[in-house]
Amino acid sequence: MSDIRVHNVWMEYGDQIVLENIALDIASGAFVSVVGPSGCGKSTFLRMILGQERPTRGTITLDGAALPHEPGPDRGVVFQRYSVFPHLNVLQNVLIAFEFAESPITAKLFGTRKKAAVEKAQALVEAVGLGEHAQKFPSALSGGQQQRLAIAQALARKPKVLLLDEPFGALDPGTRAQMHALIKPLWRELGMTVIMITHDLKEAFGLGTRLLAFDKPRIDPQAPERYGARIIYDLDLSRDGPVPVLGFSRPMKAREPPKEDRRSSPHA
Ligand SMILES: Nc1ncnc2c1ncn2[C@@H]1O[C@H](COP(=O)(O)OP(=O)(O)OP(=O)(O)O)[C@@H](O)[C@H]1O
Repeated sequence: MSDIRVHNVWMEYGDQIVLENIALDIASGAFVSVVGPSGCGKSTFLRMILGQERPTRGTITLDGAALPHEPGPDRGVVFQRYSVFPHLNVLQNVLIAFEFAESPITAKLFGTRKKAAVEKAQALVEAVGLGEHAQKFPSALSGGQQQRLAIAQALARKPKVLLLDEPFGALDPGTRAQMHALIKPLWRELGMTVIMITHDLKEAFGLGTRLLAFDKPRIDPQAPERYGARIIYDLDLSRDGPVPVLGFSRPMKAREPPKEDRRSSPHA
């Protein structure tokens, strides 16, 4: 179970309101695609779920408990830029994730525990399609292979929630399609909740069971920092399967702001 509840969350950097009054529940096992214009606060939202940032107002809970204000093993993350250890080969990169999970202070295992961790790391390396490349260092991998490795590292800790920040943004269309074919069965098999930021609408609709579109519904040209982004569309993609990107088969429904929210921001 990994229900995420976001209660009236605001994020402000000084006078700049980035996100205003975000309220939503994400059911366990959902695959949520997040889209929106550049700079509207999508990564900020993801960093709050990860625990790297604290909302300035409001609360976020995971399975009913307040989210710890630091990243934890229950939340894995993959960024657009590869974040693997360059001095370790593929197998070692995944093995160290298992070692950190089981021995958080020293990241060292011995004897049968080490043997079991190596076997699990090998299986995960195979599962993401890197079996033939297990002894290679990241510098000898293609972009798609490095992202497969980053995904394997994130999965090693069996996160309840996998956060993906434009994970396939730097990949060519063919490799991107291969990554889609990788991530969807992994998500289904592991029963994780996935939240994925993307600028690719086809990817958002094709992978997600739910789509959240962030944008600023109000803009003050004299003070662009006065208003933040909200969720302006919240689409359930789960019932009818993927929706064609061109010519929506169902009307898109804009979110109504909650009643208590129909007021000016405190900076107005
Ligand atoms: N640590 C920070 N300090 C101050 N401002 C920040 C900080 N992090 C983000 N911002 C600002 O918050 C706003 C939202 O940034 P964010 O990276 O969340 O946007 P985004 O929607 O993910 O953009 P993109 O699609 O281009 O990646 C931007 O105006 C950015 O400058």
